Amino acid sequence: MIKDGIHVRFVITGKRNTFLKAFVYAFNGIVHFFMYDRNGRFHLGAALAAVLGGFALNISNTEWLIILLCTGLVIAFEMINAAIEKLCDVVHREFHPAIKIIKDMSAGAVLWVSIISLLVGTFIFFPKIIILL
Ligand SMILES: Nc1ncnc2c1ncn2[C@@H]1O[C@H](COP(=O)(O)OP(=O)(O)OP(=O)(O)O)[C@@H](O)[C@H]1O
Repeated sequence: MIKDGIHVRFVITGKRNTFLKAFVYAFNGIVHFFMYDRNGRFHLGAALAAVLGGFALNISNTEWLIILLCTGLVIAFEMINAAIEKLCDVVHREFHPAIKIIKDMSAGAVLWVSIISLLVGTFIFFPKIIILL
């Protein structure tokens, strides 16, 4: 593990194990997202809250599958959105109408899955919370 003052990353040396290297690079991306991206930390918190809610409200196996799928989708979309934003900032830092559309659409994709996931979560959790009240 390397800490270069800004980022933490895992390295693997040698020319072999390209599959393992690809896995480590991808793992670095996940670590970077959850450690340094504000939205990444927010979505991780939301996913943990959903999992805790699942345990607390004793949801069924099918409901677990749906909740895990939704939280996984939202986090993956946000990760891709963060990567697209970074790429845009490298390609064109100054204002550009095309960059605006790209960033807005990318953020829109996250908002889209987030709203659907929120609806799904409400359908699953709300009736169980009402029964408890
Ligand atoms: N280079 C640019 N050209 C045109 N519009 C831009 C540009 N950079 C940002 N924008 C506009 O500003 C909005 C916010 O961009 P920004 O990169 O700050 O994303 P953000 O959602 O604030 O990201 P973060 O997750 O870093 O807070 C974009 O959705 C886009 O509409």
